[in-house]
Amino acid sequence: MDAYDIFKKLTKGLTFKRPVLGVKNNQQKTKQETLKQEIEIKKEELSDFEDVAEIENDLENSQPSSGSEEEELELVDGVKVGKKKRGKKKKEITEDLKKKLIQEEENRFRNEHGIKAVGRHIPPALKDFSDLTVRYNVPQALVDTVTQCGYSEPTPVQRQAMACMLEDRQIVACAPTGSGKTAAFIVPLLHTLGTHQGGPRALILCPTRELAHQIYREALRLSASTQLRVTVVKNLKESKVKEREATFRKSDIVISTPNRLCYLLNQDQVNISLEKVRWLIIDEADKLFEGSSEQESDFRQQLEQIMCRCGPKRLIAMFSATHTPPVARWSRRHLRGLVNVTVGQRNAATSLVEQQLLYCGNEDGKLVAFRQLVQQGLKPPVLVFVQSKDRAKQLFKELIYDGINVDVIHADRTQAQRDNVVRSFRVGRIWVLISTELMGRGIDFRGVNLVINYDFPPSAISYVHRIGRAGRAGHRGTAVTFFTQDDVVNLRSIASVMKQSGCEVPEYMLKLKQDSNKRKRLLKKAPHRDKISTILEKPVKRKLEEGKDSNVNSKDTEKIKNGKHKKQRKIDGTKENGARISTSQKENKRKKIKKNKNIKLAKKPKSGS
Ligand SMILES: Nc1ncnc2c1ncn2[C@@H]1O[C@H](COP(=O)(O)OP(=O)(O)OP(=O)(O)O)[C@@H](O)[C@H]1O
Repeated sequence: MDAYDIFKKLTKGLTFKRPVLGVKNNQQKTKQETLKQEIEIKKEELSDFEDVAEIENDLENSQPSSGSEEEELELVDGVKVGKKKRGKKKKEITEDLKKKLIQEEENRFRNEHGIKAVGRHIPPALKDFSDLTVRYNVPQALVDTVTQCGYSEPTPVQRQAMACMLEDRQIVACAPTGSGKTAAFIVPLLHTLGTHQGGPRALILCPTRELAHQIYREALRLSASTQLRVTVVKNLKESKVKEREATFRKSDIVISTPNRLCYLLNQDQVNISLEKVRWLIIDEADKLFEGSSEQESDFRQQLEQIMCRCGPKRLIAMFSATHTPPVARWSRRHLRGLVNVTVGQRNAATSLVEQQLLYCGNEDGKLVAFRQLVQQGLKPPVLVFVQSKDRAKQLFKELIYDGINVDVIHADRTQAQRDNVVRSFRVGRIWVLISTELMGRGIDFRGVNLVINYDFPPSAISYVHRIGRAGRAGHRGTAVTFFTQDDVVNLRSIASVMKQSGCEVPEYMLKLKQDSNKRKRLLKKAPHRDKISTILEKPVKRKLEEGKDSNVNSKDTEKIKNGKHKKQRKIDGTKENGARISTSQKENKRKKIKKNKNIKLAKKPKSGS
C-alpha cells in the first residue's frame, strides 16, 4: 500500500469544499482596488512626511494576499481555516495606522509652531480659536472677547496649554517672553469655572504685586462676557482685612503674590476657604522656586500651605519663560499626568530682540556710554535695569539733571508711587524708566523699544527676562548690555544666550573660562560697584586724555576737557566749588526741568506726524 492508499483510507467519508474561486477573486479585486486608492490618498496627504515609505509599507502589508492563501478550506463541518483571524488583524492594523497618521499630523503641526509636548495622551494643539468652541464647547461670546482683544490667532503656547488645561491636564509650560502665557491660562479658567458661584475656584500666584495687577487687568478684559469675578489681593491695613475676607468670598478667581495670600490665610480673625479651588496657577514659576535654599523653602512652605487648604481635586499649571531644575523636580514629584510644554528652545531669549554687548571699561564709562546713547537719540519707551535700589536712585539723580524724561521704580518707593510710575510709563508720560529686577519679570509694557542693562544681569535667566520686556507680541526691540571687567564671570553665559538667538558675538566670549563658584556667589550677592556719579568721570577724563576709552565720543571728550560737564551735571548735591545746593535751589531746578519736559511732551505729537 502506497501513501496515496493510506491517505484515501484515512479520509474516507470526509468532504473537501472549495470556494467558488471566481466570486471570491472578484471580491478580492474590488477590495484591493479600494485599498490601492486609499494608499494613493494617504501618500498625497503624507507627501511631506519623512516616513512615507514606512506607512506605505504598512498599508501594503494590510492588503489581503492574493491567490490560494485567501482560499477558504473547510476540513470538517464548521471548522474553517484562517479567514476570520486575518480579517480581525487587518482591522487592527488599519485602526493603528489611522491613529498613527493622526498622531503624525499632530506632531507635524506642533513642529510647525515650535511646540514640544511631553507626556501621555497629549491633547492636540488648537488650530485656531474657533477650535475652542468646536472641541471644548467654549461659549462663542468668550471666543469673541478673545478676538476683540486683538488676538486673531493663538500663539504657540496658547495652542497647546489651552487644550491641555481644557482637558484638565496639569502642565508646566515654558514659552518665550511676550508670547501670551497670561491668556493661555486665563481663557481655560474662564471656561472651566463656568458660572459665578462665589468662593475662589482659581488661584493665580505670581512673584510681584505689579505683575499681579497686570494679570488682573488681562483677566478683567478677557472675562468681559462672563459673570465671573476676579480679585487681586492687596496690601491691607489690619482694619481692612475683614473687608477683604468678604471680597475674597465673592470672587471666582483670586490673583496674589504668595506672601500676601499666606498673610491673609494666617490671620486669626479671617475665615477664608480655598476648598473649592480647582485650578492653582503659578506664573513665573522658576522665579518663585529660585533663591537660596532658605527662600526656596519659604515658597515651598507657602505653596504647601495653600495646597493643603485647597480641595483634593485641585489641579496645578505652571508657566514661565525659563525652566529650572527645581521646578522640574517639584513638578515631576507632585503633578500627576503632567504634560511638559516647551515652545522654541528652553531658556532662550526672544528672537524679536536685537541684542548688543557694549564694553564700557569701568563704571565711569557706563555713564558716558549712556549719555552717548541719549545723544545718538533714544527711541522711547526705554527701560534701564540696574542691580540695586541704591544704584537706581543714583542713576536717576544723574539723568534727571540731564533733562531726560526719566523716572525710577524700586522697592523703596511707596505703593502709590510705584503705581503712578507704571501708569505714566504705560501712557508715555515717562520715556525712560530706571528699574531694579522688580520690573524684570512678566511686566508687559507695550512697545518697549530699548532695554539697557546698565548693570550686567546676575544670570542668563535674568538676562532673558530683562531683555524680554522688549520684543513682545510680535513687535521688534533692541537690548544693549553694558559690561566692565567686573562682569566677565557671567559674560560667557550671556554671550551663549545671544548666540543661540542668532546674534553675532565675538568667538572669544564663548570660550571664556567659567568660574562656577564665583557665579554662584554673584547670584546671591551683586558685585560691588562704584557709585554712579559724574564726579567719577575724573578717572574717565584721565583715561580719555590717555586715549584709552573708545566708548566716549569727541563731544564728551571736549566737554570733560573743558570742565563743562561739571557745570551741566550737579554732582551728588554739591556745586563745583563744593558748596551744598540748598533744597529750594534743587526744587527750582526740578521745576525748570519739569517745565522743559512738558514742552517736549507737548511737541511730541507734532514731531511724530
Ligand atoms: N494671541 C495673541 N495674539 C496677539 N497678541 C497677544 C496674543 N496673546 C497675548 N497677546 C499679547 O502679547 C503680549 C504679551 O503677553 P503676556 O504678557 O501674556 O506674555 P508672557 O508670555 O506672559 O510674557 P512674560 O514671559 O514676559 O511674562 C500682551 O500684550 C498680550 O496682550
